[in-house]
Amino acid sequence: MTTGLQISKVSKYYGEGSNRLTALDKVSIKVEPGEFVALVGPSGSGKSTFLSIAGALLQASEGEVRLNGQCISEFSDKELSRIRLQEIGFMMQSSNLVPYLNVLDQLLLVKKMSGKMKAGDKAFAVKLLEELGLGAKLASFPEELSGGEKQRTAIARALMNHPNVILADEPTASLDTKRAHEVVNLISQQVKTRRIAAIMVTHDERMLDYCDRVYHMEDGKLKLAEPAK
Ligand SMILES: Nc1ncnc2c1ncn2[C@@H]1O[C@H](COP(=O)(O)OP(=O)(O)OP(=O)(O)O)[C@@H](O)[C@H]1O
Repeated sequence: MTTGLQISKVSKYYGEGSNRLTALDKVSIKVEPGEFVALVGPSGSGKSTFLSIAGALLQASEGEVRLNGQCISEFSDKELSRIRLQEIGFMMQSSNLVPYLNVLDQLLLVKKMSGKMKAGDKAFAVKLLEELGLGAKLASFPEELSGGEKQRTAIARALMNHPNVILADEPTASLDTKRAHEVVNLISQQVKTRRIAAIMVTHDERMLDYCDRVYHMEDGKLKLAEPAK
């Protein structure tokens, strides 16, 4: 069985006829469990469209997306929402925490949304938060956290459902250099220990050292970037 994330010849068109815009042009990529891949490219090159398709938020116009062996390209909306909840961890530019929930409850909410809570869920959430250096912040609310702590809470939340895939859209955008390194280092460690396939969109060149491969997106085409000499 194919595991991780496999995208084959995916194209995405917006609009129709003479207004048709090719946002993605036959994009192929394979990310194995435990691999951390970076995606860079200019504004408007198709990065967000790509992440949305990889994350089952948007359907491709052509091509195939396989996630942990399942071909999700032809799934119904209901099946796609199950895949999003059970298989994928999202991390966004801002941490998108719920303002009125404390740190621990941010993680438990994920479980509540995907069905019912099971024995052990709370202990797992506490363990994750402790691993990410937030053991003393379980009862804190987002407004009481620093930018780095908010992003680390978002990482823990993305790991709560044991995802097979992590998709991170500029997770360091709101952080200073030191915090940015901490956060990406943590994502990288988690990807390796938990054997998750991860893709991170970033504008930040300094974060590329943490990644196994760097891809460049331009005009909807994806290319493997040359390794730095
Ligand atoms: N819903 C949409 N309808 C029509 N065109 C769209 C839509 N979403 C994106 N586009 C167009 O598709 C192209 C790719 O956009 P996309 O947002 O994927 O780029 P990006 O690389 O993520 O850009 P940025 O770095 O600025 O976020 C752009 O030309 C954009 O204008």
